[in-house]
Amino acid sequence: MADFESAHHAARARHSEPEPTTSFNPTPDPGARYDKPIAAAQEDGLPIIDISAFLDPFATKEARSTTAKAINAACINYGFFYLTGHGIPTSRLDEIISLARRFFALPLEEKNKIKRFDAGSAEGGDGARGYQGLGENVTGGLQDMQEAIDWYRDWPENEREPGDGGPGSMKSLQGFNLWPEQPNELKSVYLAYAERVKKVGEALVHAMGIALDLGPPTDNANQGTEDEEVFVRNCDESFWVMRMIGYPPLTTPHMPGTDIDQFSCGAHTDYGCVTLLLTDPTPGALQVQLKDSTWLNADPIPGTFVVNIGDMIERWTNGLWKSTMHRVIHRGQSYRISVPFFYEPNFDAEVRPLKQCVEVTGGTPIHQGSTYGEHLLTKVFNNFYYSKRTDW
Ligand SMILES: N=C(N)NCCCC[C@H](N)C(=O)O
Ligand SMILES: O=C(O)CCC(=O)C(=O)O
Ligand SMILES: [Fe+2]
Repeated sequence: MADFESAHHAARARHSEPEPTTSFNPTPDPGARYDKPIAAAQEDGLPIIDISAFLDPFATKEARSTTAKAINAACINYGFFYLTGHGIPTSRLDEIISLARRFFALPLEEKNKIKRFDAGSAEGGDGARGYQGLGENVTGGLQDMQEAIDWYRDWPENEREPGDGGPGSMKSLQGFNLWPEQPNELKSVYLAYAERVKKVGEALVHAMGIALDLGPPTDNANQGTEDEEVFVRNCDESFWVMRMIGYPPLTTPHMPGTDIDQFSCGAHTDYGCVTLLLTDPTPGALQVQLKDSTWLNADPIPGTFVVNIGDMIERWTNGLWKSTMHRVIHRGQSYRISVPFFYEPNFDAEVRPLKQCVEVTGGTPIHQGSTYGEHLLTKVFNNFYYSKRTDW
């Protein structure tokens, strides 16, 4: 592929054409809306939610109901909140960040030993898993100034489709995870971490079902209605993603009113249920778009996760809860690390608006429904810069 700078400019030129939009999950339009004032999360009050009542089997109904109400308000107003009470020790979180930092500091040659390859390529990649160098990730047609590794839930070998597939085909994502040799403890620490965070994700979607007041499982009599365990059921084989990201300082950071338009991660929504984001202490990098379209800095609070909901929760709730647009502009001088864990539905989960949510949002479904896997494949295919693509 072309080096980062020239590839970046090619992507930018293409961007002068308007982006296609749909009513559901519109493609972000960099260039518009970005010149609004930016507030700080703490002043504006991104809520802080304690999830411990849903991790403690002996918690009272009242304690859970208080948490559920707070989640409902946060999801209606922001689609974003800070999460405490998750039970993962701060020392464990710090270790996750420092192992990532050590990996990204390695020579490129070492990092490329676990490189991501396109599905159907001669190298036999699955188009998704592995190391992605600077300029390889694309958001809204622009290259993101970041490097990363993605790991996904295992795809059992005996369930892989035969043949070569190709980018966007069902063969995509059906590969195996690639783990770096160095730091040598990274794999075991990250796998143990994934198990812990997954349980927090499970507790969160359980709480969300209760927050929507869908009723207990025995009430599931009328056609099309669902009960409070709908998310738990559809995530019991969660096709989760763990992503480790390194952000060098931007050389020409996005500047409203000029054509300088470099992002660490362009504006996007996440794809599934809930993202549990762990970052280093760098402030002023992650920004969340508010309902009035202004941007809010969601600076890290030590020991907490920044949580946001994804497209599948928006679809299930018929837009009552929004998968909120967010972006990263890292103007500081440090090398920033973040490790999002995406707790998602099962790959084959059928996701369509819940009848109860359609009713409270005016009666019209925002989407006819599809599987989470179909949504994910479309997203992943559009996330990478393909040097051989000629259609852009
Ligand atoms: N699974 C998730 N959310 N991964 C991170 C998404 C980063 C934005 C992506 N390039 C996009 O354009 O969607
Ligand atoms: O690095 C961050 O703060 C956010 C990254 C993000 O939004 C993503 O990878 O989906
Ligand atoms: Fe995101």
